[in-house]
Amino acid sequence: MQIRTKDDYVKSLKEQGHTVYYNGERVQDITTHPAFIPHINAASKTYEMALAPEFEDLATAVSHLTGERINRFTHIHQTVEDLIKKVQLLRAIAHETGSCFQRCVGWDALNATYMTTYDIDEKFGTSYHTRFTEYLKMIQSTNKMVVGGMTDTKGDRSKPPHQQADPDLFTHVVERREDGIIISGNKAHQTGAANSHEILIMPTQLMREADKDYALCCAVPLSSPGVLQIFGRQTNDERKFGGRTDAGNPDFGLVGGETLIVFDNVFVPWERVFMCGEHEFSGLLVERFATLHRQNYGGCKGGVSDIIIGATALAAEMQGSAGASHVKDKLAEMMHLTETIYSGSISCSAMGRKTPSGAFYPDPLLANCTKQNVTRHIYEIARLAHDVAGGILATMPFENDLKSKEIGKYVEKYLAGVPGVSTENRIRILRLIENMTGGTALVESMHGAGSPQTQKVMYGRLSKLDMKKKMAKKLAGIEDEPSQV
Ligand SMILES: Cc1cc2nc3c(=O)[nH]c(=O)nc-3n(C[C@H](O)[C@H](O)[C@H](O)COP(=O)(O)OP(=O)(O)OC[C@H]3O[C@@H](n4cnc5c(N)ncnc54)[C@H](O)[C@@H]3O)c2cc1C
Repeated sequence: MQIRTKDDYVKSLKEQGHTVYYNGERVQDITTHPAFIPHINAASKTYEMALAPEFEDLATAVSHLTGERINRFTHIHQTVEDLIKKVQLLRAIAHETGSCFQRCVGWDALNATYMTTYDIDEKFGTSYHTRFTEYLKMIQSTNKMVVGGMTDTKGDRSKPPHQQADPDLFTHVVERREDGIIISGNKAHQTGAANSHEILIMPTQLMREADKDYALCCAVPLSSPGVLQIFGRQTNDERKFGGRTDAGNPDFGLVGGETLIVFDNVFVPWERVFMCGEHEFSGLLVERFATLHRQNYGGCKGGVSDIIIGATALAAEMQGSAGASHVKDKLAEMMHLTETIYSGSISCSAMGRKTPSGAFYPDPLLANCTKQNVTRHIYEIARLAHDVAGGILATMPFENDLKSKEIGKYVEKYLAGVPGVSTENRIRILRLIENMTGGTALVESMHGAGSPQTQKVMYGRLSKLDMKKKMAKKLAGIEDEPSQV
């Protein structure tokens, strides 16, 4: 069955019966549980916008495999224009949700695996690419939501997988059988996983010969026996169970509703295995996934920042500070930072190139630079929003205080801003800012798609330091003297 509408999507989640725990208890139906509804709503936008005529060009594409029109979140980029549309689409959906809509991670995993299975087959004569293409056709025709499963919990970070005290701290092959493999381990911080259908597992880092059981790429239905998920605690999770004001962004929540996924001796048939021991390609798969994912961040975070800017401007208007020149300047700075990250995403897309598989790939140096900027600029945007909004962001009373028969009148009276603006509306805007600039939301900008240091490592590899030294020597009139370093 093809998932087209939000109703189709919700029904598919109800029916699949996967194992998800929230706050120590198994959730029977995530589609009716308040902790999950905002994340389901946000992911639903990726289905709904594909059906909206005004978004058809951005939210859908023509499959290069079947010629059918498909949801763009299942498409393999065929041109530079596709790469640019990806970024534009992410910003457009972020305008609707103000939070993570989760589907880009799986999309990046599909593209990275497509490119890399082609290269593995070229070198080793394997048939991973043919297998993967069949899997991709199934995903494109059913429009299922795929989790991009890269990050393992990793235990002791100073040790490779085979030296860990517990072998399951990284996901690995436990047994090879005639009909498939058995895997165990985990994937951490998995965006949208509770409300997805499939996970595409990739190695978390470059693997060496001794870790070849960890050089694993395969697809697993999340309802498979042995797969369970534990939902992560968020900064405002209890507010999802109350009224609408305290939650800040009640319909769409914040970040992607991440889970820890446990694989306890899970069977994967060979047709769903796309790398199994070819450790020479693990680094390339990680690098490609990371580049494709880092490409996104000026798109989605650009869109989310647009809302933070709008909310900050409204907060200033509601409390009478909007005319102050420093407030105007701070808003202009927030706009500058937002367009800076967006232009990074557009530029790495515009400089994209075709890989041997035929799929297009963004410029890796520029994509890394974009994500590095996001780790800084989103914090600065949040800092400026906090500055303009005031200390009330941290000390506002509960929604129930405003509604209280005894004390509501005091909250109404003392939290009032300029005449003509309701106190409740002022609180709502302030709560939206708090929600979008607080703990969980900020950490995603720092670590999602890789911690800042991983981008710096890529600069060392991609930014041609030798060429820069040569240019400097030439201008300084230094003859070809052997380098001292
Ligand atoms: C909201 C959110 C959503 C996410 N979604 C997904 C997802 O959908 N799919 C997915 O696969 N991943 C996802 N991630 C994971 C993300 O990619 C990781 O958080 C990131 O790669 C960092 O890994 P880590 O969290 O294990 O931190 P760590 O790797 O522990 O990093 C913490 C610090 O330790 C440093 N460090 C780590 N190892 C070493 C070492 N060996 N030597 C020196 N320094 C070291 C790092 O540079 C960093 O400064 C998500 C993360 C977040 C926060």
